[in-house]
Amino acid sequence: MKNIKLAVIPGDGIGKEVVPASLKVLDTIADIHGGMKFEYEQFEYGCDYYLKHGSMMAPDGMERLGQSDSVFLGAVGDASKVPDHISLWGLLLKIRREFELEINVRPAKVFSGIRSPLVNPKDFDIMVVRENSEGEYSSVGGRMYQGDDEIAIQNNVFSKRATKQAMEHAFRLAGVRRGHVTSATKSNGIFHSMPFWDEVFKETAAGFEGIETASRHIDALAASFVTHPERYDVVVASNLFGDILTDVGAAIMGSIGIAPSANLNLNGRHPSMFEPVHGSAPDIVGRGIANPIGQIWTAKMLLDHHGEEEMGRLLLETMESVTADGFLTPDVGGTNTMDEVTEQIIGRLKR
Ligand SMILES: NC(=O)c1ccc[n+]([C@@H]2O[C@H](COP(=O)([O-])OP(=O)(O)OC[C@H]3O[C@@H](n4cnc5c(N)ncnc54)[C@H](O)[C@@H]3O)[C@@H](O)[C@H]2O)c1
Ligand SMILES: O=C(O)C[C@@H](O)C(=O)O
Ligand SMILES: [K+]
Ligand SMILES: [Mn+2]
Repeated sequence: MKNIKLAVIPGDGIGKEVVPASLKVLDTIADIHGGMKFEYEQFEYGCDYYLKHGSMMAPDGMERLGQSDSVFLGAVGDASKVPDHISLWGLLLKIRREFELEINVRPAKVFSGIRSPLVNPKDFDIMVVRENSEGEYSSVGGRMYQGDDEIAIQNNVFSKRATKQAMEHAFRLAGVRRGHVTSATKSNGIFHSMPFWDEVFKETAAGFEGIETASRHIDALAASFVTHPERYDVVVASNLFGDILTDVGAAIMGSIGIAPSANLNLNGRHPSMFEPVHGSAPDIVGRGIANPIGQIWTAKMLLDHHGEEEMGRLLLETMESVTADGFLTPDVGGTNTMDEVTEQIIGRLKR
């Protein structure tokens, strides 16, 4: 029996709704497989934990999460309780940093039965590789002076190692997809880091024969995701550019509620982490209408990561058959609840 130990962090808001729903789906997958079992350890880390304990996770939190095979996370953040930069840096970004989850892979594709807001979405299928450890998300900087004289300095950090690593990952992915990598740059306006980014991209490309490349400024690229998403195969982007681009990717799919992501550890020293692109959605929390597809598609990426591609494929196909038959939550124009969509997925998996 293959046993996969998952550290489960529902987190805040709708994370506490879509994560339990997804665990039921994972259990169904395990039953169908017959030779695989998921073992869950639940962690109540999040903003409520912060209000009680003064920190987003326990002092031994990282050590305990580190004993799992993968982390399965919902969403972090409730600004009514804890400022967003405190909650994110205390949990989500802390895990990304300390577990060296330096790559964040986020697909965006036409999803059966979910209407894209684009008039003509063609058949786009994009994989964004987001550098996940540095770039614009750096803790280097500070604030000084007060009142009208106050200044804030935020330094971007781009290392050749992490930049190249993200790009190499993108090229490897393109090699098993449609053979094209687009680099998201902004070397017209960002004077130091983006010309550096372009140089590393050229250097990396030289090591991958047969892969076509393009370089686009992030502003034009974001617009082009809306006008011509079918042009892109793999896109590699810095931390912030990748963050924004993947919300655009989610939007053109039809909802941020369906976009998944995999935060990958490449050196084998720590577990990887799987979480949807969306946040805690405080505006719809508690109403039972959160779209579970983002979290369940995230579970598909987790299955792939653990070598269960066949189960992963089955799960994605099943999700798409459910949405194609019109079982949709309100964010994608339907009237179904989260439970109804989840039950459809589980019921069809069992068949
Ligand atoms: N990775 C993460 O954990 C993560 C990601 C983004 C935002 N956040 C945090 O979440 C909080 C809210 O952030 P935000 O409002 O900018 O982004 P959000 O993704 O939570 O919500 C944006 C919009 O999308 C909708 N939405 C999101 N997920 C949905 C789903 N599954 N089904 C249906 N609709 C869904 C919301 O209702 C909202 O209208 C903040 O505290 C923020 O810091 C966390
Ligand atoms: O990385 C972030 O800024 C948090 C969230 O917006 C995300 O996309 O995971
Ligand atoms: K999330
Ligand atoms: Mn984001």
